[in-house]
Amino acid sequence: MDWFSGPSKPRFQLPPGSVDAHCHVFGPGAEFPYAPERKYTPCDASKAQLFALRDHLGFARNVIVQATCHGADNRALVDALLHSDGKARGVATVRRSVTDEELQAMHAAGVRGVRFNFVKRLVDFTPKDELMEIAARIAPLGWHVVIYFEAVDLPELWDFFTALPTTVVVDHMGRPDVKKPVDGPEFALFMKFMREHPNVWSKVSCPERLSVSGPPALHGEQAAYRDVVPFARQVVESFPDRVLWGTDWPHPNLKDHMPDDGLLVDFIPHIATTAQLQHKLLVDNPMRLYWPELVK
Ligand SMILES: O=C(O)c1cc(C(=O)O)oc(=O)c1
Repeated sequence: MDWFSGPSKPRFQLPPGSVDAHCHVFGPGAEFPYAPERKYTPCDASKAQLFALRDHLGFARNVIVQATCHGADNRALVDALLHSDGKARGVATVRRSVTDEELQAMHAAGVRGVRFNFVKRLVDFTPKDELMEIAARIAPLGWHVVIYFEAVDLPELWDFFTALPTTVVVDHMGRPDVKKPVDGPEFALFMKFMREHPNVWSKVSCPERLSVSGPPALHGEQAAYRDVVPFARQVVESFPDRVLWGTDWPHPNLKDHMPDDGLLVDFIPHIATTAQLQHKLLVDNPMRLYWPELVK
């Protein structure tokens, strides 16, 4: 599906300096070809379109995350960072064959993390010793590791995740099954993961992916994805200094509907209910992680 064109202006006023801490660029394919090993071919979504969305929604900065359709070819990501006027930082995907010079060049462009993906529909398996080797190499750069996995796989991945030597950022709350109770054992394990490991952060993003009963962020809906709210709210309120939020634009692999990104922004005050929580989620936390040199 193509992303939603002509998103509404959010009613929720983002605090000045807000960061969209999870979004992607796709191609354009003619300039930056998609990876041969990809599991899906997206619509093109260029850096110029991303920066226009940033300005339209009222964000100051972006964190651009390498999407699996580009594999470990980070050229589209790096190109976007270099053209962002310092307003974007990035999370790359690398193989163990990456050289120190390549890591340094990515650092200079604004990369601050690597992404390890465990979602089977998106990537082929990478051995954990290879990932641990990569983590050990990026740690001295001050980078962190972003992990993407499904809630049912957390028990099996626990030992690997808790051995990572860096800050660890979980994509989309570890994809909870929101049909299950928020106080049930599956989400309790995720909460325990964060509680017992102060180096673990979470993106409280992607309600449009996690929601089963909606309603979708379309047609002016101001209370979208109500079934996701208790999960995200619990994470924000329990770990206010370790949460991030992002649009996930241009929303790869959605099958049901494409959200209006303006209405997705209007979802934020349902999960971060005070001005203080909103400021931490949207400004303080992402700045500390991605632009520490600007934080006094
Ligand atoms: O759930 C997904 O399909 C998805 C895919 C990707 C990617 O392909 O990188 O990134 C995301 O954040 C989410």
